[in-house]
Amino acid sequence: MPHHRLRDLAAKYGPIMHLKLGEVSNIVVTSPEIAYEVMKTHDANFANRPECLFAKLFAYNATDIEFSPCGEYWRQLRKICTMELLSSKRVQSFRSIREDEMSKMVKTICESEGSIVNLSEMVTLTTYGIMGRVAIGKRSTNQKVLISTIEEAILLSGELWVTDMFPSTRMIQLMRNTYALPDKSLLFHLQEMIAGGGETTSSVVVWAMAEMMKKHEVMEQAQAEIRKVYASKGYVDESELHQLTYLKAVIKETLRLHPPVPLLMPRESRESCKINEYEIPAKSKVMINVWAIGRDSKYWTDAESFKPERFLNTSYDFRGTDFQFIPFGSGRRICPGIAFATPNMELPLAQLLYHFDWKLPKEMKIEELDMTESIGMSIKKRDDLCLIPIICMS
Ligand code: HEM
Repeated sequence: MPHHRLRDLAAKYGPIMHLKLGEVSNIVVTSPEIAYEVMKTHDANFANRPECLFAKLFAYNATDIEFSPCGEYWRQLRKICTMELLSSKRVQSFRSIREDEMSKMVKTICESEGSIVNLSEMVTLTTYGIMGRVAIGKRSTNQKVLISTIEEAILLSGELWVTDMFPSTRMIQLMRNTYALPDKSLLFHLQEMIAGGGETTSSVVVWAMAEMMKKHEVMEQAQAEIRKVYASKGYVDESELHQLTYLKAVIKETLRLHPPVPLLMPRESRESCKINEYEIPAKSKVMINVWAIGRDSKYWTDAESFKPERFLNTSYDFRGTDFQFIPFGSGRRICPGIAFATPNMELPLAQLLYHFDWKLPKEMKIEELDMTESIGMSIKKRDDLCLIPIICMS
């Protein structure tokens, strides 16, 4: 887990470190103050993404929005994304798709009442169902194959690629050229939207449920709020989500402890600059350990505990201005999918908590509920969350 080891190193060497991996200088940031310097004060300078072989192979020669360098081409893509594909109006237009997929999920869970349900699989299939219908107009007919392919790619994205650490090696240059792919970037944009949106949001839903299983009083409070808000309607839809203040705090707390992209996506400096009295050379790769910042007791009371109420009377938000809490990044490369992600996290949680009470499988104790993370550029709970649903009659 690079973000765990980097936190240990930061505890010894400080919140800004220089780590040389092969030929490449990496700057590792582990404090909100220095994250602010990188993504606010020097935002333009650090808006590039470093070249990497993964992006060449999986992102059609880095022609996608996530990996493309910060130039005119990226600006165009970003504009299409923020003004067209992921705008609030567009996200709103997908409401019936989300509600439809979620009620199918609730129906399937109802059919398994009293027996063990693989909630991780259920939530992931539903989220990908939404992403598929939004991106290509229908659910993939081979949903499970699609998901396992994306999961394999995400696993690879978290690996240290020797080729990226020794970019000058001739053999590697040759390999890169061999792999230069034709422009299929449109295909990749769709794939990117399905993978980026599917993995991250379903990961948050599963972590939130796992944390609430460990802290039942939190689950009960969230259920009480949802059941009260939807009492007169008798079912959950998106129209009242804005009233679910406590559920929103649960989601924020989950993003603080389990940010799906723990080191953000790497940035690269265009020119040399000074940060915290240190000279940062041009073309340094920068990693920002938001996972460690979110668990730092210097900024959070009782930092390792799951306490959604810490977000109730604060104005802390994840839109990139509070640097203690930046699970979506910040600055010009901030995630453009926040508006899209929000109902995709709120609606399934509201559904799962409104319709069901949840129990651990009989022989399992709370302490045995494993919270180990998977490996990759984006991370999720490694072991599937398997629980028993009990239909709530009230
Ligand atoms: C909980 C959900 C999500 C989280 C935590 C998340 C997190 C992130 C992070 C940390 C970055 C890099 C930001 C930076 O470098 O400062 C990013 C970039 C991006 N995300 Fe998300 N994301 C989520 C959901 C989504 C969704 C639903 C979509 C689209 C449907 C999406 C599309 C993108 C794109 C296109 C980029 C690249 C932006 C660029 O490089 O200009 N994300 N995301």
